Amino acid sequence: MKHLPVFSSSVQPISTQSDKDAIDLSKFPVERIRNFSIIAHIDHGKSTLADRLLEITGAIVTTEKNKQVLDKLQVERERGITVKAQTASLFYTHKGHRYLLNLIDTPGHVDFSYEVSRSISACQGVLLIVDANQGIQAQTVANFYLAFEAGLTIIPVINKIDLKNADPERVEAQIEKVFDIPREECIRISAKLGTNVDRVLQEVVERVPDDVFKALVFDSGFDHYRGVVANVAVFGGRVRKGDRIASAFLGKSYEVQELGLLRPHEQPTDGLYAGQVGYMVAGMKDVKEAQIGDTLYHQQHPVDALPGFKPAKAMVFAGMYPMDQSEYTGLRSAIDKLTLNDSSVTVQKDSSMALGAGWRLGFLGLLHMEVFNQRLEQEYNANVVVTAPTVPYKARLSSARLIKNRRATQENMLYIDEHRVMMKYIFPLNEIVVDFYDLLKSLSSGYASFDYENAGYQAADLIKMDILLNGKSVEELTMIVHRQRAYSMGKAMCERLKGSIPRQMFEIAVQAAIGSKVIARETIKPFRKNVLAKCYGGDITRKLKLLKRQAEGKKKMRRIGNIDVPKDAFINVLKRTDK
Ligand SMILES: Nc1nc2c(ncn2[C@@H]2O[C@H](COP(=O)(O)OP(=O)(O)OP(=O)(O)O)[C@@H](O)[C@H]2O)c(=O)[nH]1
Repeated sequence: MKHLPVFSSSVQPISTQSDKDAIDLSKFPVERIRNFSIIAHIDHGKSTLADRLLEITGAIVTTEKNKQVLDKLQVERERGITVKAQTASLFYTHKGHRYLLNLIDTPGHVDFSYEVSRSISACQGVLLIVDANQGIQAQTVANFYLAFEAGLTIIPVINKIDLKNADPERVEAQIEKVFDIPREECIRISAKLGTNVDRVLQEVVERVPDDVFKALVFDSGFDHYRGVVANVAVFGGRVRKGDRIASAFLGKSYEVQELGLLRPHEQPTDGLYAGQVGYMVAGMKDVKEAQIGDTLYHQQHPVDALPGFKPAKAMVFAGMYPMDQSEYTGLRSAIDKLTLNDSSVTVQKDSSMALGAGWRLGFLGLLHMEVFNQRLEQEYNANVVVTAPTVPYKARLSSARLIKNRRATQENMLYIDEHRVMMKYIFPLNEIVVDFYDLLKSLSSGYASFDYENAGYQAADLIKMDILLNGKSVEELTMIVHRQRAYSMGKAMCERLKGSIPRQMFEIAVQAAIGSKVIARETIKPFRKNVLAKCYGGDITRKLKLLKRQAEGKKKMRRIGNIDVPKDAFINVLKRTDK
């Protein structure tokens, strides 16, 4: 166990209890409640600050193992990013009053801004973290406006002041210029070293206002034993175990069976009070009964529904199919469970000649899609074939008018300071969805950042390009491309496919075609891998083992015609640039 980096004298951590013990709030009389969220551009230090806040309020003890405790999902720890918003309740004493501070950690990547807006609606204030070296970035601006439009108290926090190149004065000037927040309101901290972090808690207590009553469902998940677990923010009054509640959306009523706080693990309590954020189990069998954005109230005291959430709009679509059709039911139940946990994913049944029965799923971005796929594999052991991601189009057939090609058009430009500029463009979504972010990062040596929102449909000169394997069209790789890009993209896709499909016993022609016209071609030479070559005269068990391994390798392939295509090939061919 390490020593805590900072320990505020005003903090009285509650005595250690096992996570599942109920907290008796009468022993820790909370006088006031503050709900706040941490928002920032990716990597500016939200999770690190959240860890420090948990430590100094005694909710966790620092160890190497529990670094970034709010990042619970395996995919979050592996990628070092936050994907789902998480919640923790902190107890804090300030000027003789006991406060309950409900902290909601949020993801920073653009694909997950839906989680940010949900978290924000459960709060009265936000900590807007800005890196003292990088200054204001794209998601700093986007997240600021989410909080600003929701009318929340915004406390700017300049993080990483310990860095050699930190320039807090410059960042404060940016904040004053871009957000119109006086520079004196900024708090300078180092979340890593713990410097000034206790002042952040004091400012939350002093600047974030108290709130009123009603419960908003802002997240929900499914537990095999207890059914639906809804995360709720109580906007007023209180709810206790045994109460009969109703939901505004479906009008159904339920008895509250269990409720409690998230510290960050579930800790049952007798009740949830105005301003608290916690979890609730009320005998709901289907997560659709705990609609995100719904309002819960006491059955005998109906209230006006709270304003819900802007529904998430899927921007990227891909087909998902079981590796083997016998796994269809298992995969369907895995997708169902995962979408219960991430309601921003849309699901429609689909089927394909080559891949059989499956689904067409809609995601907020490519990273969101990869994370969903990775969660299916890691958390549900699913074997999935993912087809090429596409974006939605509106097509007008037999049009008599040729439409002028439209690329990015600049909307406006704002100088944040003498070194930084914020530019707004209208882009075809297809141009930015796959690798634009990576390319932008590498061209600007990591300095440029980007955020996007849907600007609607616009006319463009688009054509359909097919990819053929030995003359057979792979419909999952059929793409709609801009006419001017067709040749270069067709060529690149054929080259990539050639690199992704292992040699087989016969020659394979990989072609890109527009209608009947072939515009690019690569050839994969035949090859026979004799896995037994190494075993000449060897014993039979070793031979069987090698054949079994070869068969398992084949399982990871998808058969198109008589050609085995590895499932990764579908995503690999779409990455247009090398990292
Ligand atoms: N030097 C220094 N590094 C910091 C500080 N705070 C955070 N970092 C580092 O910055 C990196 C990103 O920190 P995180 O806390 O993961 O950032 P985040 O904003 O939560 O990232 P996402 O959850 O992915 O949006 C990590 O390597 C941290 O160790 C700080 O005060 N000083």
